[in-house]
Amino acid sequence: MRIYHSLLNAAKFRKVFDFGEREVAHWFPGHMAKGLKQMRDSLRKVDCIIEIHDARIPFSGRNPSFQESLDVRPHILLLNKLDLADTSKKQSILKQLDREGVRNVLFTDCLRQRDENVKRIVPLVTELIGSGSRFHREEDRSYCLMVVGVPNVGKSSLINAVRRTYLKKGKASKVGGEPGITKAVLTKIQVCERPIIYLLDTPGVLPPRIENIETGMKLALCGTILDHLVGEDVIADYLLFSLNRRERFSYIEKYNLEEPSDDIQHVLKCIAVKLGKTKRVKAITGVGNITVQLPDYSAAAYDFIRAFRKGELGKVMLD
Ligand SMILES: Nc1nc2c(ncn2[C@@H]2O[C@H](COP(=O)(O)OP(=O)(O)OP(=O)(O)O)[C@@H](O)[C@H]2O)c(=O)[nH]1
Repeated sequence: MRIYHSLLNAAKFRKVFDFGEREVAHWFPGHMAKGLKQMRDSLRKVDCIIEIHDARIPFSGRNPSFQESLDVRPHILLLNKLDLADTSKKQSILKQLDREGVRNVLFTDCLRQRDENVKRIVPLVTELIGSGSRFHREEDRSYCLMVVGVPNVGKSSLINAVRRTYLKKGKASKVGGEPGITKAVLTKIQVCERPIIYLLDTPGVLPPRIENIETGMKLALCGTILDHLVGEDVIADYLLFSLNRRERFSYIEKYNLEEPSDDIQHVLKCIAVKLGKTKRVKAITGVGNITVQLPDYSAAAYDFIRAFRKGELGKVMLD
């Protein structure tokens, strides 16, 4: 890996991101309020809540409603997509969460065939449920767990991973690359034989009030908000800002840049050239009409964001 001395000149990079006049209010689609209501209505049948969140943002963007209105049951927090997250400071993350009252935290990678932490879920759940009161469900030998989280964090993938681990069965829950795949009413899926455990898949629900624009942008970068609601151009710019701040410079070699840059237009141009993504545009000049090839900035922004989400730009911690 080349060392980029010039970039260590901190003055070269933005220290804060200019969000302009952006508003987060319209990023919360109406159907999410309905999803939350359905979850509250089903709580009677539930023994334990499994909340999944993105391991790249352990402290931001969790939906407070999950704690406020669903926290009458034992609660496990799974920080998923471990394969994409820089968790070198795992212990301090766990300590801070503990200070915030969040215990029972596991880091998972639901796409991995035999993820050790996915295996730990059932023993942990059994222990937590066994040590508390189950109220009117005391007679029922089977356990029902509700899987909650913001969109696209891997709720369906978790259900499939637990089924794979404990039942040796294939997919029961549809996985999608876009937020908002699970919109239907809560589906109950058996994931374990001994003890009999069912999981309730739920639609992803964003916080109704995203605390600030930066949190909104982190959620967008992790793919939990539909890209077009935020704008791919600004997501790409925030990505560049985040990579530079954390000195994650693999984009330089991947896209043949000379050196790091904080100028998104320049970076997108290099990406477009590298990927051969250009557009033919007619231009009217003094000597007549000509056709010129211009970089396709939208296609480049799309590729940049996808590369990040697939982990091709390295593991990061956005919080
Ligand atoms: N890299 C990585 N990707 C994952 C992991 N878990 C899930 N994904 C991917 O994340 C995307 C969303 O996964 P889903 O399981 O559909 O997420 P969801 O939370 O059910 O989504 P909604 O139904 O929109 O709320 C898919 O492209 C999955 O392949 C993981 O541990 N690591």
